[in-house]
Amino acid sequence: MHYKMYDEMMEQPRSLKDTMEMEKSHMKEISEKFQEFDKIYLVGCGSSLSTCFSSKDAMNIVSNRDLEVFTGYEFFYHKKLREKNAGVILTSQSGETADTLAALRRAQDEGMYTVSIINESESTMMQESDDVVLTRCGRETAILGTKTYMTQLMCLYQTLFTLEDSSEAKNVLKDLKKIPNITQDLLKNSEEDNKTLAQQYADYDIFYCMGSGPNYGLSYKLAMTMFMEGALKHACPLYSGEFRHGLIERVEKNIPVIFLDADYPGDEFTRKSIEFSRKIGAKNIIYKMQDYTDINPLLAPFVLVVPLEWFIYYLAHYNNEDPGRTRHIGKVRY
Ligand SMILES: O=P(O)(O)OC[C@H]1O[C@](O)(CO)[C@@H](O)[C@@H]1O
Repeated sequence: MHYKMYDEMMEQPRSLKDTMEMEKSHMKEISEKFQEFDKIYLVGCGSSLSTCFSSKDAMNIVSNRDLEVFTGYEFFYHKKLREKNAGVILTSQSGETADTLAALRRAQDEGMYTVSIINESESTMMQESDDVVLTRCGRETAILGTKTYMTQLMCLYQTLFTLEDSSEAKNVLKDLKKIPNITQDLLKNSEEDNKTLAQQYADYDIFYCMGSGPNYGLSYKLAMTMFMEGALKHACPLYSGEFRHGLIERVEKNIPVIFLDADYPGDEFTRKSIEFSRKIGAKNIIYKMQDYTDINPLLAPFVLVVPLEWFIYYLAHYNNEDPGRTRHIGKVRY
């Protein structure tokens, strides 16, 4: 058993290093340009939307900047976009997703400056954006997104945190440089445990995924692309604080709930939910960033995604599915 996703996961450290090496000074120029905007829109779909959520929620912890996240068509149909003094960063690994392309064209119609973070140099978004950060991942076939997810997230963090002149932001950028090596270690060290875990959960059909701050974006990716597209399981993402406004009524004995924890202020609610679910007999699966590394907690999505990739990879495998294949997704197929 060896699926293409395996090779693509292994290419994550190299993709991160190559992209940083080739795009770092370009991203600095983009940050300088974005200093002139007092509103920044982040737009993407699926996995590429999740990187926007994580970056915005991480920035919200250290900055007062006005950032807003949209999925492609919500941006496209939004009546009241603030076009004056606004810049748009669009994320798309393919550079062809119809929704994101529509958002790009709408932004340009409104006279907004557009930068796309994409992985395909021949794509339409490459040609039509005002500027492009090209992630150097090589082609990605696994539909749920591994190396393009991480690399795109790195580019967003690098560009956005460079906007801030604070020690907190500098600390994030300093630790961001450690991510390629940490990823390398995690690929080695987190496989076995998550393989075993996946075997235990192979027959479960629904997974709730929750996190606070930047981990919400990862819980979104986990549910929407990793579980639903990769492992073909039902899943639902939520902010930890939302647990007691809905899931609290559905969590019951033997229901699997995945908690992402990085010790953020909002993880107060992650912990309360863990305790509640434990008492009720739910199957708590806890991924805590500090169990893996002690870098800046705002980088938790980079760290926690690797063990989760293994979990999903083997979950699909134990259900006789290829975690990288797609059934219905209507974007450019490779
Ligand atoms: O990043 P792209 O190429 O715009 O693709 C968006 C797509 O990403 C995915 O999350 C995973 O490929 C799909 O849900 C969605 O169609």
